[in-house]
Amino acid sequence: MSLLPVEEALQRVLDGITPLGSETVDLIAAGGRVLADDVIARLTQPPFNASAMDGYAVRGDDVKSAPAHFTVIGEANAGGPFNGVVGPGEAVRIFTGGSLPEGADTVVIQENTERSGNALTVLEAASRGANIRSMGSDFRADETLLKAGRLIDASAITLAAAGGHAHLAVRRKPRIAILATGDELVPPGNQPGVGQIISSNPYGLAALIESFGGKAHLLGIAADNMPALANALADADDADVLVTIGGASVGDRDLVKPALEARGMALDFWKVAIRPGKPMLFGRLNAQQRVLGLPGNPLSCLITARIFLVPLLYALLGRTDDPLAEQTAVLAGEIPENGPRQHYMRALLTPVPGELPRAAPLSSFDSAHITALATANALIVRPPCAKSASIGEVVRVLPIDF
Ligand SMILES: Nc1nc2c(c(=O)[nH]1)N[C@H]1C(S)=C(S)[C@@H](COP(=O)(O)OP(=O)(O)OC[C@H]3O[C@@H](n4cnc5c(N)ncnc54)[C@H](O)[C@@H]3O)O[C@H]1N2
Ligand code: MOO
Repeated sequence: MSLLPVEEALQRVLDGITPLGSETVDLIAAGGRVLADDVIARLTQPPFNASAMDGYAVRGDDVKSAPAHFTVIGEANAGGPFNGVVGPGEAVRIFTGGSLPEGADTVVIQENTERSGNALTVLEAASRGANIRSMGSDFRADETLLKAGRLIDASAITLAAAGGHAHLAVRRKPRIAILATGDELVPPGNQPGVGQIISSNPYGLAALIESFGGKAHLLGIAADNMPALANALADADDADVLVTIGGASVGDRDLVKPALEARGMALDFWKVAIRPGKPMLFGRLNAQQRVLGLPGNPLSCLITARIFLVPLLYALLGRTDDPLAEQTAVLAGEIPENGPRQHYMRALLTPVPGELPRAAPLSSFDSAHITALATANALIVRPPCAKSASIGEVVRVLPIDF
């Protein structure tokens, strides 16, 4: 059976996807979520011509040359405007953020003045309009401040709040159910018996899912038999995506595919030209739910999740940016020729000022070895059947932050 190329497999996973519905949350809860609607300014910022400095509001004509003499007629601070009019030879004490009084069009900074009682001397000439933030210079009411599909970060929250919004429409978090399968598995915190190992994958996967905006729901561990699998799969009905771990290969106890098919999954593909991760499968249950069957080896599991599940999460969230894009780097170690599967090799990426970063491949290729993944910060992407590559060659890399 020929293996499906990674790019085609990914296209099939994302085919026909539409973003999930939205919900309204307050600004505190909006951080890290994805904006579902454009944010339109309800207010103008600054709402009035405001002073950018502590100093004196005057008429520009009066400070064309220095020294110039004034009478201080009042004070304007942030939140406390001066209600009179500034005439020729008059100045109003003003503080940063204060509203510029009528008649004034210039602010001279305090450091360039001398004051004695109400008598003020401006020691340096200033140009008209100096030190003023004009009304609406940041944004005006009805302007689009933020576009739907962006990640809501600290600056987006600040802007939305300043624009008059206390709540934002965000995409519902994709619900991802995770089922570990295998007679040999015990949950973390237990002492494994003979032949047993710790079920580590669901926890790493959950962290990955949550860090990319999803909601992980652990379904526990199902034993390698059809009734146990059927029972566990029944708990995944409300998930947007069901992820199974393990049991995806060709062994006698690799029952995940038949168990999913018995539940009504329409298989889209099984086995991809990817290393690690070849035995992964993809299908749909009840038309709505996407199913990713990931391999049990920890590396295979996390890397296939990064390649297939993370873009799926992004599509469900309607994210429009592409922080996941591949980059290029200069190879800092030899790599052998590649086999027929696209190989994602763990590597250490080091920035080099003004040049492409350096990618040093890590030595372990074993898809069950977790330590190398914890050290790596990138994957070198080796296309199927690529020739051996030497130090200095430019290669494709995928930065990873997990
Ligand atoms: N004859 C063949 N054998 C295998 C092939 C093949 O093509 N022909 N493919 C190999 C590849 S590639 C991979 S990857 C593995 C994947 O196998 P499965 O998805 O069926 O995974 P399991 O056999 O269930 O487990 C593999 C390995 O991972 C451990 N595991 C499973 N679940 C977890 C978990 N939740 N946490 C931590 N570790 C887990 C499991 O104990 C096994 O050691 O198949 C090859 N075989
Ligand atoms: O591709 Mo498997 O994922 O080699 O270990």
